[in-house]
Amino acid sequence: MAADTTKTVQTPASSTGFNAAGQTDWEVLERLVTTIRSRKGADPSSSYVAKLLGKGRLKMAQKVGEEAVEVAIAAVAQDKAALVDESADLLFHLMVLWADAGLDPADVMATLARREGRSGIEEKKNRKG
Ligand SMILES: N=c1c2ncn([C@@H]3O[C@H](COP(=O)(O)OP(=O)(O)OP(=O)(O)O)[C@@H](O)[C@H]3O)c2ncn1[C@@H]1O[C@H](COP(=O)(O)O)[C@@H](O)[C@H]1O
Repeated sequence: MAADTTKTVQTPASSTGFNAAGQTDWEVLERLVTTIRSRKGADPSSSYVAKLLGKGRLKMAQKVGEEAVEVAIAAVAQDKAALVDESADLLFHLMVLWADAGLDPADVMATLARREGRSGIEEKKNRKG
């Protein structure tokens, strides 16, 4: 999706862990996961998620790839507002893909937690092959 670069960022990141609406960022993600799951089998004419799920894994993977490229373009262009928009698109499409694959965001978080404190430099050195 092309970013609306005329928009300003309304809700700057907060060091308190709460967004401007007083919700934790995790609550926003959890609600989105619940909504995405609820769209399985919904009417594709009224739900974008249902439409995307109906198009199949290939289309979902393609959208993730497209949005990732748009994130990279916004980053290189040093366009912070576009970077926020495109990152939201990427996260959203990634979460649709996870839902389709039966993957729980907690699985990804658990992997990140396991990696915590282990330097990527060290990990790479210890790789076989
Ligand atoms: N967060 C989002 C979200 N972010 C982006 N999008 C949609 O993602 C689409 C991506 O646009 P693109 O131009 O890249 O793609 P496209 O041209 O529509 O599709 P293709 O031609 O590429 O197939 C747009 O239609 C956006 O509106 C989203 N659609 C839905 N959500 C969330 O999902 C919930 C459920 O949505 P529905 O299933 O539509 O009810 C919503 O309430 C929101 O919380």
